[in-house]
Amino acid sequence: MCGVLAILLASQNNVAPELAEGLQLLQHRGQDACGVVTCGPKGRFYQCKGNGMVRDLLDAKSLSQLIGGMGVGHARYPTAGSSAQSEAQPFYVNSPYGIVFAHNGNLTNTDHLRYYLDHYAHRHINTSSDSELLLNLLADALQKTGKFRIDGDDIFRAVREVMQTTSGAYACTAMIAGYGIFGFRDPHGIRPMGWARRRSETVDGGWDYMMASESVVCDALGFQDWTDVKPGEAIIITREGLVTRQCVPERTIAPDMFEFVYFARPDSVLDGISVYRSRMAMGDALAENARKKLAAEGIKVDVVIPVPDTSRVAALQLAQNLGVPYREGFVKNRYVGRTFIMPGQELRRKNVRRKLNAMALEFADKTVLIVDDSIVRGTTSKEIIQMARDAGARKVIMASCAPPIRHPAVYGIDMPSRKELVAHGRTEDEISQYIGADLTIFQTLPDLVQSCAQFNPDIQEFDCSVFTGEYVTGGVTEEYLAHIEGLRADNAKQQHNGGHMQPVLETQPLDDVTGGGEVAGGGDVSQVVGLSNESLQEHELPSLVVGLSNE
Ligand SMILES: O=P(O)(O)OC[C@H]1O[C@H](OP(=O)(O)OP(=O)(O)O)[C@H](O)[C@@H]1O
Ligand SMILES: NC(=O)CC[C@H](N)C(=O)O
Ligand SMILES: [Mg+2]
Repeated sequence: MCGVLAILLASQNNVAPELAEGLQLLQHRGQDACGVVTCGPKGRFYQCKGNGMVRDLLDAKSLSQLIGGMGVGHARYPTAGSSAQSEAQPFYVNSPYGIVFAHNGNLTNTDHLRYYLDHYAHRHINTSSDSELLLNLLADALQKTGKFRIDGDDIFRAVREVMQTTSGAYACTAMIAGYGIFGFRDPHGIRPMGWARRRSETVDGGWDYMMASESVVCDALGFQDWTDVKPGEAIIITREGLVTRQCVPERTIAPDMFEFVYFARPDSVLDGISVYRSRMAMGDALAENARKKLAAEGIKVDVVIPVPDTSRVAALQLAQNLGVPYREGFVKNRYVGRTFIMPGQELRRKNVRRKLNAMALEFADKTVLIVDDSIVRGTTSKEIIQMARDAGARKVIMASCAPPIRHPAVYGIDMPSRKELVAHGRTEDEISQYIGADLTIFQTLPDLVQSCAQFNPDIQEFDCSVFTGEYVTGGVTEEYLAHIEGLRADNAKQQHNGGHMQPVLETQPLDDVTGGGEVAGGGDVSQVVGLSNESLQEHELPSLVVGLSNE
């Protein structure tokens, strides 16, 4: 669940510091790697990327070397390929025109795409990242224009071709040397993205534009008029302004429910739904369920305790509804990041202990109701329930704002293995037993959906595949699930990452200057070649089309 970002300033001032600031605000979406690429005078790209957190990698010295008024940024949580430095984003291809690319999401037909790029497009793919495939498909589609200079129509057509050939989830930002930035979102809108603008401080009447995974970036950097990119829509931003186009017919919008449950920041608004309000509603709905279950079991709760950070909003609401005191019984070490998105079970387990400390005075001799947003592998709940007992709790009741997660995620959350999911093949009582609780109370799926849907009547469907096993894009077969399980289960990843194989071309983390010396994409309107009448048919890949019509 990476974070993507792109900014184009009306002026030629360096945009890198703002990109780094924006990425800090998206850090919760990916802690493994990050990067920024800017485009300076003469269409030259400047990049700084690699493994690590934004504040460590993008320091003042690195930022001072990233020149130019437009750029793309990325914060990575790997869901395909490995955690290798070479898979840090944004990615770059020099041909055609010089393209830089950042992707949030996960593709589900990568084998087909890899085959096509190898056998038909003759493009060398240097990593096992699905995002590198996506970039090369885009580059291939642009290459087919055969033009010296491209224009907006060419980009829209290329994006359309990409949408017709890929399956899965993607929200992407990109940049073409000397031309501008652009972005697009998959036809179901599974991953979030929007754009915003602000008046330029230095160019009279000019606008600065940005695109980002979450609206929180827009608030913090002083941008306004946040607008969600529609499913299947692309937007292009140049110094001439912003244009949008629906590239393929909009499918039913089905944003990923897990964004609201866990991933997104509460102060973001995704597809018109305040994440904060949706989490409050989750707490309200869970309170009703909890009231009934506790009454049925004859349990009187003394205190409600959240698992910091994400569950706080819902837990407070739940406590108020139950009329039970809310107490911060677990203190979080602010220097430890999110544990769920850390690679490897041992690391995750150790970090729960490093991150959370139980205060005995809130647990001793009490019946505690601990609230978390979700129970996925059960790593957090197992540890904190033990901590609560060690701190003297008489009874420990666990409550989850999400229903049991029994199915693998394929659209950008790294939980591809059923075996790793605590709820897979277990009843609610068995889950409770496994995590060591006296009772575990789950949200129902209808209540969860209603907690979000009530805030935007236009969205009635969410991607709830991890709860239901129904995948909105289709094409996610048993065979595919077994395949990704083999590739990405914790033990398999250790093997892939453990070899420390270096790719042929390793990217430089700092001060890496790439790109040509000339303005490649556009800028000079007189160089824009007129639209050709070639039909999309010529670009069609019959064996790869995944179900979108060519209209
Ligand atoms: O059952 P598990 O596999 O442990 O996963 C679920 C837990 O992981 C997440 O916390 P995380 O520490 O990542 O982030 P947070 O600080 O935002 O709550 C989530 O909020 C749950 O607490
Ligand atoms: N979490 C994401 O969005 C990951 C993007 C891409 N699949 C990668 O692994 O780099
Ligand atoms: Mg948590």
